[in-house]
Amino acid sequence: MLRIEGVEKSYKTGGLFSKKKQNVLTDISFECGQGECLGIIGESGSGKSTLGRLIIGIEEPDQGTVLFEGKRIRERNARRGNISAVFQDYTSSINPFYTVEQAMMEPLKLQNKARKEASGKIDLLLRQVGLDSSYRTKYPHELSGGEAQRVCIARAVSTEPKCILLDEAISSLDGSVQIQVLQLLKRLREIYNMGYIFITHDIQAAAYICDRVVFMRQGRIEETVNIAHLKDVQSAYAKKLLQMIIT
Ligand SMILES: Nc1ncnc2c1ncn2[C@@H]1O[C@H](COP(=O)(O)OP(=O)(O)OP(=O)(O)O)[C@@H](O)[C@H]1O
Repeated sequence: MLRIEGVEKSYKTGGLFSKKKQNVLTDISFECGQGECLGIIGESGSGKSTLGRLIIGIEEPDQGTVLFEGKRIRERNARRGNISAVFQDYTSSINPFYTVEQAMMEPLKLQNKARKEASGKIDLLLRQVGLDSSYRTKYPHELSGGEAQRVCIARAVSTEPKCILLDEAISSLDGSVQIQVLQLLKRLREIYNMGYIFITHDIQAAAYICDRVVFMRQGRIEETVNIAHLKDVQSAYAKKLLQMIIT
């Protein structure tokens, strides 16, 4: 479904006229199959979010390609309706002047759904994320963090994409709410048969939801492992991250 080939990315550092560059991603290649949940794990600054932005096509790699079902993800028709995203900061993900209904209507309108059909779908999606239809008229500031993130997830699912990028999507939530949202994501994946790219620094959350994980360190892939073999990781870096949860 998703193929990343030889991706490199650097950013300018040191001001407008500086020629200095910082390499953020180096020689990144991997695939994510249809319906697979692939975790991307690494310490802060290892390039996870940069890779996420390249995967959803909002930034372009300096070198290499990001292909979604064989098409370059930067082409609008490759990504429209096929890939959506949920970010850590749910407070700024929803327009503060929009009700939940208006926020959820946006992607459905882009798919040219008739109003009545879209309205029925919003009720169904809210139910599927554990919220009732009374939430339709609420504004973001009237929602708890967990509720707001559920709305963001419902909106991401609404176009029935083949893949959702979740970038630290549970990191800002309280422990017990994190577990509820992880359970919700698992359930939705079964209903809609979607793939997830699950970016996190939380190896426990990744172990709960992912089929495979990619360990990233300083912009490079250190190791990729099936979740069933997580305890058999080879690299010192992956062992160190695992050790942190064991202790
Ligand atoms: N738009 C940008 N311009 C310049 N430098 C950037 C930009 N985006 C990211 N970087 C740099 O790239 C490096 C990787 O950042 P990135 O946010 O991808 O890491 P991360 O693994 O997601 O970190 P965290 O877990 O803290 O979010 C950092 O050193 C960051 O300062």
